[in-house]
Amino acid sequence: MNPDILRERQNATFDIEKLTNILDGGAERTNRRREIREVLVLNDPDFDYGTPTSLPTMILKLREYGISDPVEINWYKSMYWGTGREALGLHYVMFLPTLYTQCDSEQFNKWVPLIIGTYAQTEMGHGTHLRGLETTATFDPATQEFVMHSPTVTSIKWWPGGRNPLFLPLIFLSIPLSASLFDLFLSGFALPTCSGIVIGDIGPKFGFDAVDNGYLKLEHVRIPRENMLMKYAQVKPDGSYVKPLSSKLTYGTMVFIRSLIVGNAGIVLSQCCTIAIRYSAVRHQSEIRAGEAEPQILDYQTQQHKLFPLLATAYAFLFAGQYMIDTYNRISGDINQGDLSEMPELHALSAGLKAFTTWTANTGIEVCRMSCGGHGYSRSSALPDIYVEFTPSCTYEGENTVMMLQTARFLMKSYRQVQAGQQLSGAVSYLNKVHHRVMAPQAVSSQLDLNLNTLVDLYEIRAAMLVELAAQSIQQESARGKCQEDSWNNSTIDLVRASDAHCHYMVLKMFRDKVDQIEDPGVHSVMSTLAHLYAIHGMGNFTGDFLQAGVLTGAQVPSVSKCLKGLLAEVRPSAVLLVDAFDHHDKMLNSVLGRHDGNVYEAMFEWARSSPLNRTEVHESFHKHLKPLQAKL
Ligand SMILES: CCCCCCCC/C=C\CCCCCCCCCCC/C=C/C(=O)SCCNC(=O)CCNC(=O)[C@H](O)C(C)(C)COP(=O)(O)OP(=O)(O)OC[C@H]1O[C@@H](n2cnc3c(N)ncnc32)[C@H](O)[C@@H]1OP(=O)(O)O
Ligand SMILES: Cc1cc2nc3c(=O)[nH]c(=O)nc-3n(C[C@H](O)[C@H](O)[C@H](O)COP(=O)(O)OP(=O)(O)OC[C@H]3O[C@@H](n4cnc5c(N)ncnc54)[C@H](O)[C@@H]3O)c2cc1C
Repeated sequence: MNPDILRERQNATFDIEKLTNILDGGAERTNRRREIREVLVLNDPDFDYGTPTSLPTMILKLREYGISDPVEINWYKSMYWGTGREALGLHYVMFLPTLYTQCDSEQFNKWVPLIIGTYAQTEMGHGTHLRGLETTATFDPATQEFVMHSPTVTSIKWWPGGRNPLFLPLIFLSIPLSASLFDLFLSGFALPTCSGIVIGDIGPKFGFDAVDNGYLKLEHVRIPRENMLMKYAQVKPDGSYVKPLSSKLTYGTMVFIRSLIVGNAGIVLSQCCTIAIRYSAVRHQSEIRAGEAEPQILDYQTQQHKLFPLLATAYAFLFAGQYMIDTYNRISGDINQGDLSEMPELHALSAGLKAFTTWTANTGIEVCRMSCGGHGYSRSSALPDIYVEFTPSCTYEGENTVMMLQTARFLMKSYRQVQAGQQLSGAVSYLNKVHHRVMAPQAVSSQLDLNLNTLVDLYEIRAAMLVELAAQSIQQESARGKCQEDSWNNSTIDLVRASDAHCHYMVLKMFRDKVDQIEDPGVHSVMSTLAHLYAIHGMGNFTGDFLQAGVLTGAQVPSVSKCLKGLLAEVRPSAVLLVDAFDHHDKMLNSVLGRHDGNVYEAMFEWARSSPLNRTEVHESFHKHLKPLQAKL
């Protein structure tokens, strides 16, 4: 083991295993995750790590081991495929969940055990604006069939992932059967028997290469009436239409995935922090004091400023992910019982946190990569591949700006309810105080009150202020004679800023609540330090907001930076131990820089030597192209 890494792991001030248990949701979950990883994957003789041929093996293994819990499916898949996506990802996270949530019982029993499929909603002309989808579904009572058709080039289904060219069970959305309603259809197209179907691949992408994203053009293709997923809405044999309780129930799978993406952003950021911080502990470069040995780059304050706030953010997002999926499970359970009362709040929370966490993690991955210098640009680090695989999460499952505006819609509605004298509950209850809060500057003292509860309050006031400013912008636009839609559009910068601040407050609040639950003194102490770092770092980034909200004075601004520097120094001794607690296996990280043993240089040389370009002393291209050319010169 590298001596630097060894030294970093001495004198731990907290129990790493206990922190790993907290991240997993308990010791039992840690044990089960490791059992799946060590026994069911790594020690399985059939396991040929991540090669394409192993996809069928993975499916059969999941069935053989009886792994059906969504999170356990993800544990198994993550170990099997490492940090990359794989061809069946969409089947597990979109196709199956849609069948689980949108099929009636007869359809569920008929289809769920049997098929692998994709989710074809987006069209070439519309991904965001679902009410603009053009694919038609026309019911023919004479044959009890729907006629599916792509009337325009822009209606061609575009992007469905995992578009298996041989057999194409897919779920797709078509234009409304009645006022703004969408319906899901499951259509098992076996190509040789179905004319009128044109499918293909949409071509090379920025990444996401393990997933074959395709296109689908339908020319008056007929499918049985029974293929419409009928849990919430039905078309009867006589063609009559039974409306769902809410037209938004059809959007349920997207809400599910957005809820998963929040925790996934934390996982991906934790992977990158593991790589960058372990590497920074073994990389020596330049000098701090002339004549002395080159220091670990982790001892440079700028390196700590790059990485430690991201480390705190990774923990924050992992805890936010736990809260999000718990909230999703609770509210979706109520929805299943017919209680839709919290569906708007679930939508607003999942949409906003999905955008907030993916935007932040996306930037953070690049910071981690660049903090590793040239070796961060090498594929051996895994960081370029992680970035390329993660960055579309800012676009898919709801483009982030649009998602933030959906949250803003909920915030504006809530603000208006407060103005009308209503008492709010839930995540927006802080708006009840928006008119009564004394926004006067805090105590004149130039010292910041570092109590975590106080910091949460400051973020709450900042969010409330920005919600009010956005609402006032809309009111001012209306007062200038703009229609409601133009008043909204002319305020969307403020609206996104308000949603971002709302999500930032929510994430810090979740972090604080999680820290409050931690009983072990050592773990509580180090997590409290990270939560403070997360809050203070945000105050440094958005100082203007806190000044404008009157919760920070000009005299206190220098202490924000001073406090930040102190917290960076406080985290330094525990940095490697804090990434060890994420418990990412070397095989899954697949990173020379992030190895648990820190033996980076030896592994990097071996990695380079294994390149196909190094199979021969002289590359065949010399003999094939250069040597003949030299002979002519
Ligand atoms: C069960 C077994 C399964 C195993 C599962 C394994 C799980 C493994 C665990 C972890 C894995 C983690 C992996 C995570 C990463 C996954 C990556 C997967 C790859 C994904 C590949 C990409 C796929 C896609 O992109 S699919 C297509 C996605 N497309 C979209 O998201 C479209 C975005 N657009 C929209 O959603 C809508 O158009 C809209 C919301 C923007 C606007 O809708 P619209 O009808 O126009 O509504 P609007 O007029 O704006 O508002 C009217 C009112 O409706 C309310 N509302 C809107 N949406 C919702 C909703 N969803 N719910 C509730 N209410 C909603 C809105 O607020 C308005 O209300 P108001 O009161 O009038 O204000
Ligand atoms: C890797 C990847 C995999 C995908 N897999 C699938 C899949 O399996 N199945 C599937 O159905 N789809 C899939 N998609 C498609 C994805 O869901 C859409 O790309 C996404 O919903 C965004 O829609 P769009 O592409 O139409 O972008 P647009 O909505 O056209 O966005 C373009 C710009 O317009 C802006 N904009 C749009 N509307 C508004 C508004 N109301 N207010 C302000 N700004 C706005 C956006 O902010 C953005 O800046 C995938 C996409 C990617 C990248």
